[in-house]
Amino acid sequence: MTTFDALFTELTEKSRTRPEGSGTVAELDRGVHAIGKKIVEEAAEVWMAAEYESLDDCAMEISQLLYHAQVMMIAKGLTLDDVYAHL
Ligand SMILES: N=c1c2ncn([C@@H]3O[C@H](COP(=O)(O)OP(=O)(O)OP(=O)(O)O)[C@@H](O)[C@H]3O)c2ncn1[C@@H]1O[C@H](COP(=O)(O)O)[C@@H](O)[C@H]1O
Repeated sequence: MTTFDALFTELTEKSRTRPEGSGTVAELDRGVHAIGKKIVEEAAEVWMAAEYESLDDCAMEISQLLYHAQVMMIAKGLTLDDVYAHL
């Protein structure tokens, strides 16, 4: 199982090493505007899953929202501590 912190470490490393075939690298290359659209899309999917789908589907959509939020953090050069400072 991957934790939030472990995923952030993995994505940060991908952004540094840019391995071929990485969806994260491709998303980072599409830029903040495209990443923002994915966040909005995934947020809507979380809402719909919470209202109309199974708990497991809802959990999956939330995991995707967290993933895209992390990609945005990396695109903006934000660290986990930058975000945790506001929790
Ligand atoms: N946890 C995730 C993750 N969650 C969501 N996604 C992306 O978000 C998309 C889900 O969006 P949708 O439901 O809209 O599906 P889709 O319409 O098929 O996606 P798109 O065509 O819009 O890309 C997936 O296709 C993935 O591109 C993720 N992509 C990668 N990870 C993890 O990130 C790590 C690095 O991945 P790579 O950079 O691809 O190596 C690995 O541990 C992966 O498991």
